Amino acid sequence: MESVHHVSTSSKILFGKVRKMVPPMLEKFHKGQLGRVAVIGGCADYTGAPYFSAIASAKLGCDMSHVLCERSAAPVVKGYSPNLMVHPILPSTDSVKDPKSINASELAGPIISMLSRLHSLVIGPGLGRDGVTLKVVAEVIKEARSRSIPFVLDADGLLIVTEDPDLVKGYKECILTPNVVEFGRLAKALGINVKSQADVAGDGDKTSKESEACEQLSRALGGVTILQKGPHDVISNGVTSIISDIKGGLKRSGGQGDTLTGSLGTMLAWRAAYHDKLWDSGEKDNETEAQNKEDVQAELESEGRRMSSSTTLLLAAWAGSCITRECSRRAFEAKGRSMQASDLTDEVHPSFLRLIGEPEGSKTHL
Ligand SMILES: NC(=O)C1=CN([C@@H]2O[C@H](COP(=O)(O)OP(=O)(O)OC[C@H]3O[C@@H](n4cnc5c(N)ncnc54)[C@H](O)[C@@H]3O)[C@@H](O)[C@H]2O)[C@@H](O)CC1
Ligand SMILES: Nc1ncnc2c1ncn2[C@@H]1O[C@H](COP(=O)(O)OP(=O)(O)OP(=O)(O)O)[C@@H](O)[C@H]1O
Ligand SMILES: [Mg+2]
Repeated sequence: MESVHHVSTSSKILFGKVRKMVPPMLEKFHKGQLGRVAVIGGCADYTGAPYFSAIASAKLGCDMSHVLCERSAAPVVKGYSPNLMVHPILPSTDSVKDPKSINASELAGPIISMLSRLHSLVIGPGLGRDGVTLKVVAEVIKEARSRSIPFVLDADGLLIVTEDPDLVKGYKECILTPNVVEFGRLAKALGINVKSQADVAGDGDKTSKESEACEQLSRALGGVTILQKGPHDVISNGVTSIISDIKGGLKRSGGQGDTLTGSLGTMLAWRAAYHDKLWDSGEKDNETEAQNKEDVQAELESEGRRMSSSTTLLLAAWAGSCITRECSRRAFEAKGRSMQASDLTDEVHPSFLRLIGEPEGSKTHL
């Protein structure tokens, strides 16, 4: 039995639609137009996660990749790559005078003042759990939402939502990327019952059963898009779901989720450029917003009609997942059990070319 919510469009058609959302390489574009992405994360404990995320956004093809991190993490992240712009503006208990009486919105000021220059945010990689930091980031989330800036929430960023789901409830411009453990925490906070492996293995469609909880969680959050990572990734906005099941690698080293969030950051920036009509996609205008699976599927399968924002959000999430899994497959093929997160970084561009390819009109040679 096929789930009533799952899009059944073939991967080939979906990749063709993703390509429509990718800005072509044109001489007329100036620096920044192909995407300004910022990762908010990086603390004394974790410097790899924000680096892997930001470098993935850069390697996928955004023009500018920023990391907004805690003071002590900044020189380390800068040392990994001169390509990233690293700003030590994320406050923590160590950097404020009196951690017990802070003005979080004031402390968030330097980050908030950067928002108008950014197309998308990735909030959470290596953020840590410092109380001051999490309060400040909650203020940034509120402000980004009020300005309709799209963002990805991952890792410790999801903890903020677990504690205060209203921060994102009903926001249609974000993607949550929980792993199994993070999904369980979110589900518990919102009173969703997650099926055990034994329940899932019983009669009926396994994929539908597995994705049921993702759909329920998305509905409990008012239609927020969730990308539930696992043996296959389930993407749902509560009404429509897409499964990403292209082959990944077999090594589960830490940090692969960071390639995912960085890729999503760039996909969200490109999606914004697509909706802003930065280039002529050659498609006819479409004034209606897809409301359900049938509408989404019709937009995905129609030739020459622009996609609406709910369709492009699902598609951007699906594309980020497919690129990451392909990176992991290729890196695993090359490195076997020695594979590390940094091996995925080198595979981002080859994976993009293999799965999506340059859009029509792109000038890749001079
Ligand atoms: N190189 C780095 O700097 C890295 C930093 N990371 C950061 O580390 C922090 C904590 O992230 P964690 O993911 O460890 O979160 P948690 O601290 O919540 O730990 C989750 C735990 O669950 C376990 N787990 C994962 N998948 C599971 C599954 N399918 N079934 C059962 N157990 C499972 C993991 O081994 C891990 O110990 C975050 O800030 C994150 O961004 C990670 O992204 C890994 C790489
Ligand atoms: N069992 C699996 N089989 C195939 N791919 C998987 C499996 N589990 C996770 N993945 C893939 O690995 C990537 C990262 O997912 P994972 O569950 O490891 O996230 P994470 O724990 O948040 O990672 P990180 O260590 O970066 O925090 C995703 O693209 C996901 O599709
Ligand atoms: Mg993670």
